[in-house]
Amino acid sequence: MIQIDKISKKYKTADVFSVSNLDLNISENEIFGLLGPNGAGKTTLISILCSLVKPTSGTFSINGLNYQQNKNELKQLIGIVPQEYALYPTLTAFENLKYFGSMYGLHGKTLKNRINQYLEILGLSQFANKKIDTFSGGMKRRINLIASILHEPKVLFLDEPTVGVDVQSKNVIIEFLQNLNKKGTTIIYTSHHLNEAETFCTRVAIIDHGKLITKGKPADLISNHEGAHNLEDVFLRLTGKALRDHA
Ligand SMILES: Nc1ncnc2c1ncn2[C@@H]1O[C@H](COP(=O)(O)OP(=O)(O)OP(=O)(O)O)[C@@H](O)[C@H]1O
Repeated sequence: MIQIDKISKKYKTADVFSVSNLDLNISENEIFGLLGPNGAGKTTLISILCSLVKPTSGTFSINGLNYQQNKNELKQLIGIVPQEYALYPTLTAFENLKYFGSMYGLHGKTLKNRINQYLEILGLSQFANKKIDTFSGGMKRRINLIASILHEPKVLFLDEPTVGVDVQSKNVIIEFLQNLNKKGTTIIYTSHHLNEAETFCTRVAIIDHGKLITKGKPADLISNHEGAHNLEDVFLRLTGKALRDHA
């Protein structure tokens, strides 16, 4: 489904590579977790796969479509839930979603029905006509999520979709994503919530300093590391306990 072939990225202003010679294959219908400490290169890798950032070298394809030769087809195939809210604060939830849906060529009844359907599933119907700047963090995250899937993409990329939300919102988001996956959407997501990733993901990759450290099913990674009780134990063992502060 997704074939990543020796992808590297060095930003113009950076001294080191943010992603380095990374190979990865993700199969159709997986829920794949990209894990790693702050600055590991997760957002950079996702941004490359969404064609928002150009790799310095290497190549990738999604569903057999090469990123250089099939830009427009790829755009329709994927959905992106960015880390930052990409919403207009002074527009209502419905107006925001109408705008994002129209960017993917949706309009009229189809668009209206899809917006209402997803607002309902994510528990936001009664807030459809309220302005986004009155919404809590968890509500904004859910609107952000709807905005990215109105065109019903085959592949959905999410950058920390459950950061800063309460447990209730988190559960609704995870359950929603599991249902999307059951209906055939391949999911690639980044997270620092290792407990969440352990149960949510079919496979994970741990990356650090732009390099792939390991990959596999959470249960296999845990059983392959003697004394590890959970994914966090594996993660700390492979990436160390040192803080990753930089300015
Ligand atoms: N636009 C940019 N210009 C220069 N350097 C960048 C840029 N974006 C990211 N970097 C650097 O690339 C490295 C990887 O950053 P990235 O945001 O991909 O990591 P991450 O794993 O997503 O981190 P976090 O968990 O903190 O979101 C970091 O050292 C970061 O400072």
